Amino acid sequence: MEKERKIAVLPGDGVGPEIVEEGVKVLKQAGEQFGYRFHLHFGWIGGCAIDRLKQPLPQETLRICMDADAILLGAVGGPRWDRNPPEHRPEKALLSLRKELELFANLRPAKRFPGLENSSSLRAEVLKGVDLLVVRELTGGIYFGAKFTEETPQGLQATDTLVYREDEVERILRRAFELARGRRNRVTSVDKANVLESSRLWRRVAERVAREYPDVELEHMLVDNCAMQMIRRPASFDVIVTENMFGDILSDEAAILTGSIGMLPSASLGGGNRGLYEPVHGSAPDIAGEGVANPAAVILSVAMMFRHSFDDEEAARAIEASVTQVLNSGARTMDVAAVGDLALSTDQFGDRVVEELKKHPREPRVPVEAMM
Ligand SMILES: NC(=O)c1ccc[n+]([C@@H]2O[C@H](COP(=O)([O-])OP(=O)(O)OC[C@H]3O[C@@H](n4cnc5c(N)ncnc54)[C@H](O)[C@@H]3O)[C@@H](O)[C@H]2O)c1
Ligand SMILES: CC(C)[C@H](C(=O)O)[C@@H](O)C(=O)O
Ligand SMILES: [Mg+2]
Repeated sequence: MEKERKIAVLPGDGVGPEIVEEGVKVLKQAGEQFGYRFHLHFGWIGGCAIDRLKQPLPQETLRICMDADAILLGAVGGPRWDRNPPEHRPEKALLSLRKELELFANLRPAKRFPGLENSSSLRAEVLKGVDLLVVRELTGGIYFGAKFTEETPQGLQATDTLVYREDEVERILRRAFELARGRRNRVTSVDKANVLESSRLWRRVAERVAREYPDVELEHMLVDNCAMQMIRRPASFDVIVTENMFGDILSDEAAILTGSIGMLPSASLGGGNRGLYEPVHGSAPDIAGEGVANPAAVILSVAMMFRHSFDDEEAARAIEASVTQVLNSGARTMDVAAVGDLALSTDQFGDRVVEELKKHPREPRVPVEAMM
């Protein structure tokens, strides 16, 4: 019997619509192969929603997201809206969506793909064996603390506050330890405990949670050192868990371990199965409309949707293997192509992934009667 799933699709701004189209192609193909009936509901978000409906996250968009089993998002933002007041910036939509749906755990895996050994600005030997997961706290910290600007006798003064409650730290740490159990049993908790009070709380909570996971090794690392070690010996990391802003910065850095930010997918999860799936990159205004953006990040985000929202590891792996095979064949977009290589366009890359995926038929299941 077909499994029915409602999916909110939010292409957004810049390269968002171009890459999401490829993600949807792959989603539909995987759905057909792995027995799903998808109901796709498209919505406006970000700058395009401001232009049409005067708000970055229209009520109708929030409604279809609340009603969905999973959300697929492209990207929001662009120079056109950069002078808007904070409540009317495209990015506000993303922050509100994460907060409204309580998607506190942001998973950002960075893995070395065979075939892309020479696409990074780092040496291939440094990148050998890289397979790490940044677990970023997504609904707290400096992003969501009180912020204001005020007049002082010396001029304007701006304030952002970084607040973490114990329970917020505990749930993200616990998620990181759980994820490490399915990987190489190592957690690096990244903070700035030599300076920040919130980081000292973070460290205490990490140590307490670690006692419940004696099979998982915990190390603490200061964020400045981590930024350096990540490019010095990236293969030594397994799970990196950290607060909201450190995670934002470290995950863009991790992108370079894969070769391009166009390779980095993400899943934002809360307590249940519903998740928001989006590339780590932004709207890439410098290449928007040219049909050259790498759609791999959004396609790999679709794989994460199967894994985390539909509990379907088989479909997730088939999509990931298809991306790997396309890259292995030498086909790639401009951002990871070697100088002189003929690069594929966004839609050509998506089509190649769909073709590969068709070669991964679902394993025939042994009927229950036949097993008895
Ligand atoms: N999740 C999101 O929606 C999200 C994430 C990050 C930034 N943003 C927004 O995007 C806008 C642009 O931000 P930025 O320029 O700092 O970051 P960006 O990630 O959009 O682009 C950084 C660089 O990476 C390249 N790049 C990004 N995605 C690519 C892809 N798929 N294929 C090939 N190259 C790719 C771009 O061309 C650019 O040179 C800003 O308004 C920012 O707020 C949105
Ligand atoms: C667009 C912006 C609000 C967002 C963030 O900082 O979380 C982006 O950089 C990301 O990494 O998803
Ligand atoms: Mg970011």
